[in-house]
Amino acid sequence: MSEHKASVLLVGGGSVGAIAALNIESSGQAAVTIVCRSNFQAVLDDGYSIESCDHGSLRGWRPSSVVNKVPLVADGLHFDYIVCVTKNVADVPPPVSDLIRPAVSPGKTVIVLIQNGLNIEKPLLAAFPQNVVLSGVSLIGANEPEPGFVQQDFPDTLFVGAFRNQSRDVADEKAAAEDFVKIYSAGGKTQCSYNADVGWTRWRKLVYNACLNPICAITGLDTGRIRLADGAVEGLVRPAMAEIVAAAKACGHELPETVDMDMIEMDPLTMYLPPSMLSDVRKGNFIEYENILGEPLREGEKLSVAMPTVRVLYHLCQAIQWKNKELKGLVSVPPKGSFVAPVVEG
Ligand SMILES: NC(=O)C1=CN([C@@H]2O[C@H](COP(=O)(O)OP(=O)(O)OC[C@H]3O[C@@H](n4cnc5c(N)ncnc54)[C@H](OP(=O)(O)O)[C@@H]3O)[C@@H](O)[C@H]2O)C=CC1
Ligand SMILES: CC(C)(CO)C(=O)C(=O)O
Repeated sequence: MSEHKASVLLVGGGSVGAIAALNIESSGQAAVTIVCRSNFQAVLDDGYSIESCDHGSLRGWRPSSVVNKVPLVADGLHFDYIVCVTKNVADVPPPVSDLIRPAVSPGKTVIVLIQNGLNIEKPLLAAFPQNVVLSGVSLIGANEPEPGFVQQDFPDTLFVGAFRNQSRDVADEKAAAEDFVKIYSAGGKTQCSYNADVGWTRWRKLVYNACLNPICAITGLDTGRIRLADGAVEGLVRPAMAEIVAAAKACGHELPETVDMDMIEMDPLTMYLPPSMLSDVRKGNFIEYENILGEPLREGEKLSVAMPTVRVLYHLCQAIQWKNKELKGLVSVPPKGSFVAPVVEG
């Protein structure tokens, strides 16, 4: 008799999602249905091509099932886990909660958010108050330069813990997180560990994401070049990082004194890693600036932390997003007026 496999719906088969699906399937303990969008046909026809520092070169790799729509759970269909690995773009519909709603079994499905940013759990806990919602903080340098072609340059390190849901037992939440860690780690190609202090871990990662992501996205420079560029680290990156560290402290999360340099030097300079927000700008995608910059800024300023650099980065990202919204028809501008002075006869 075959062993029971956990059923996993992975929503967002882009770069991090493809590697996550690979880790989960490699366990032999779970079957993944992956939801793809722009790369659906490429992945369906040819599978993923993966060049990975953890997994090596793979051609034509597919998880158990590839679909282009979140399935409706009915007639006995049920997912043990829904792993959300879309970009979490809070100011562009649909919200993640609406996207996954058809597949959520209330009180049963464990929802895992492998996404950057702060307060991303709030809409999920509001929409699914009976479900366990897990945090996945990922350190992985992954990109998808062409549909279905995924490059991973930085080893996948995933920290998983529960976002506190007042209507659930703490022990159940911890057990769900530990079960997911077991599945994700079982293939032996990645580092995935249980993380009790989800808030601390998210703020620590924001020291990178709220600073390097927007600065690289705005300047068009990857994390290697930003370190080489005149004045960028001392004039922009470190002041922004100091503000995030101060906001984290005000929110009760004391980060190590070396956290700024730890984050700046995390990926080797010559990896020339484009943070995910820079990749999005290059592809003309929307950026996750509300969860990555807006939320830490609002939390910090609410507690009277001065965050002038982060505020400027936030508004520059807001303008970049607006430009993209106009290009994609989400906002419209009044027609151009006529400013030519009328010809006066005689
Ligand atoms: N890349 C990295 O190295 C890291 C990324 N992260 C975080 O991980 C998360 C995922 O990032 P990443 O993998 O880089 O992102 P990608 O853009 O590579 O992948 C996201 C995928 O989700 C799909 N998607 C988005 N919205 C929907 C939707 N409504 N329905 C179906 N599919 C959808 C996208 O499709 P489409 O192509 O059509 O847009 C795309 O395939 C983000 O929160 C990011 O910040 C964290 C650590 C590192
Ligand atoms: C830190 C990094 C670069 C990858 O781990 C990331 O989180 C991102 O690209 O958004």
